[in-house]
Amino acid sequence: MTNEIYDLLDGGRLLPLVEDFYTIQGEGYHAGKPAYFIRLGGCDVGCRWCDAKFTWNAKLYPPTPIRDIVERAASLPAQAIVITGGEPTLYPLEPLTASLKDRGLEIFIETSGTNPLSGRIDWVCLSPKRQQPPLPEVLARADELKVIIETPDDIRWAEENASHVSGHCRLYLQPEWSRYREIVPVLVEYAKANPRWNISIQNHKFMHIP
Ligand SMILES: C[S@@+](CC[C@H](N)C(=O)[O-])C[C@H]1O[C@@H](n2cnc3c(N)ncnc32)[C@H](O)[C@@H]1O
Ligand SMILES: Nc1nc2[nH]cc(C(=O)O)c2c(=O)[nH]1
Ligand code: SF4
Ligand SMILES: [Mg+2]
Repeated sequence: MTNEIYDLLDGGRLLPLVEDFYTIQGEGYHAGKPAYFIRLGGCDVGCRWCDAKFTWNAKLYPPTPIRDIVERAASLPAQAIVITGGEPTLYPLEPLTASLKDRGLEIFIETSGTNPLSGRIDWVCLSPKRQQPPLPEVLARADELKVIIETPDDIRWAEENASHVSGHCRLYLQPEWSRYREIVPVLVEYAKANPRWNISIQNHKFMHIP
């Protein structure tokens, strides 16, 4: 992220918008709920298996006025908004979230927790990554911990994070998409033996929707 792009953001009134679309939340606690997705460009983590690599270079995406995004979202029957990326915590989210709350919308965020949270967020889905661990303050705020499991060893990383979240935080193990077949049986056995963990499947990929 270059300074020029930060300057262009005007305190969060402009954001590098990759795409926005109305779909069904596919993952985690709110899976199955219609939601308007706002996907921001730029990521400070860089996961090998990321299914949104096209977002990484924020410079490819135009600084977009948040009022345009909010107008589009509010013109639809959506009641919930998912702010994702890329890594949406790279940006000041006060203006966007305040404007969405003014329209009575519920706001969820998908984050790896590498930067402090900003703005008015009703539900925090934290998906921690080993190569850049989450901030303690985001672990404490998480409503949902959703750990991506690529190999059985990643379950230890999931447990390590679970030991730092609050008592109300829901716990999910989500198979890395390309390893689905091998990992699902491992997760089923683990969740049956450790029932505070639930399994999250990327439902939208089976439904062939965004
Ligand atoms: C693309 S990320 C964007 C938000 C944020 N950077 C994060 O990682 O939480 C959205 C969600 O997709 C998950 N994800 C990305 N690639 C995946 C894959 N190949 N298989 C399963 N989940 C994946 C991430 O862990 C995260 O929970
Ligand atoms: N339908 C749908 N649900 C999702 N939940 C989290 C997603 C994301 O990429 O952040 C996502 C996504 O890309 N599509
Ligand atoms: S942190 Fe999220 S957006 Fe960034 S590379 Fe990892 S999965 Fe992709
Ligand atoms: Mg996705």
